[in-house]
Amino acid sequence: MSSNKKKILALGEIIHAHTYWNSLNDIAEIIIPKARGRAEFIEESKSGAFDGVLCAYRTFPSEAITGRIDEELVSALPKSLKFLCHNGAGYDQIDPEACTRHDIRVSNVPTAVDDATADLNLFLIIGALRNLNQGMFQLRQGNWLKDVPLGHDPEGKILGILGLGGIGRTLKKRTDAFDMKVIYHNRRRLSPDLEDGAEYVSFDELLSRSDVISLNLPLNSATRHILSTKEFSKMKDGVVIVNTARGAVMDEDALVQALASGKVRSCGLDVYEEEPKVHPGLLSNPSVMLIPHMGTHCHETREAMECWAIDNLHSAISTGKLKSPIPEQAGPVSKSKSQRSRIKVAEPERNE
Ligand SMILES: O=CC(=O)O
Repeated sequence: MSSNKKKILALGEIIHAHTYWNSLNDIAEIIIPKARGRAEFIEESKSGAFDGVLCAYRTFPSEAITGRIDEELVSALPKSLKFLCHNGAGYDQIDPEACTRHDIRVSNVPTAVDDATADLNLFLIIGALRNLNQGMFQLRQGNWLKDVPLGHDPEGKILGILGLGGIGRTLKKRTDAFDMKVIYHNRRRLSPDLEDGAEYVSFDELLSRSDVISLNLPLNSATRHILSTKEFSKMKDGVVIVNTARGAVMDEDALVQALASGKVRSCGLDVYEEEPKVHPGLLSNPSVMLIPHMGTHCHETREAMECWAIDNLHSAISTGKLKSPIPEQAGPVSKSKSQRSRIKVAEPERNE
């Protein structure tokens, strides 16, 4: 007997929010692909195995099966697919323009990631300023404080936040407790209530005035390598850089050189250009605090993220609209290729 239930393609697992996920069974049939790699996935889709799916849920690790959600992949998916609900704030594994061309609406998970990521961001700022990596490393080698230089206090330092979105603003609240002076740059200035006392500056001014630069902007074609050799040369000598956004917003080779020259004194990184590979020049540098992409690596946050993505599935099925469409598709969406020129700094994550 044929069912009237909608179909959801599950690209990746639910790990925490099982009860909420199971609530989808009342309204939808869940299809789980058998493929273990991209070629198999495309073949499976072309065989008709996913025909009729209205929505897809996806996780970061599902990239190991599907690869990037790009024109080739989207073209192989059934035309019935109208909604792609990504579980994560950053959606650089998805080509929004390809999805728009194929009339697929994409959602991400803003807000739910803000606290956990800002907490880790703050830890990296303090760790990089205070040379905690050297101290911890030497202690485990049995060398109490050997070659551990004195650090610097955060109090009174200028923190430049590149991308004052949800995570950036949450970070600002935390650093206010450390009496840091916050300046920021976004493509457009925020309203005073969102600025919350942060000073809006140009991109170049942020580079030249900051003692600590925090990268909190999404990765896209406009922000890839937004910090490279030229930008490092405009910074203060001994600047500290922290990145919890995406590795590729910074040119890692240029960063390694800037660390070697002392232009960058230390840095705190949660993200890398070619995860899980880490640049050898970073691995070998004791001034660098390295974390393996743990911004949202917490039970509560991961569950909240899954629930948010499931909210998007529910909303798509019951109302035909997503709760948190990605900014590129938030307004009326034109299917023609975007003509937007390359801009200095893209919009940070939304913070609705
Ligand atoms: O990196 C984590 C996310 O984008 O949610």
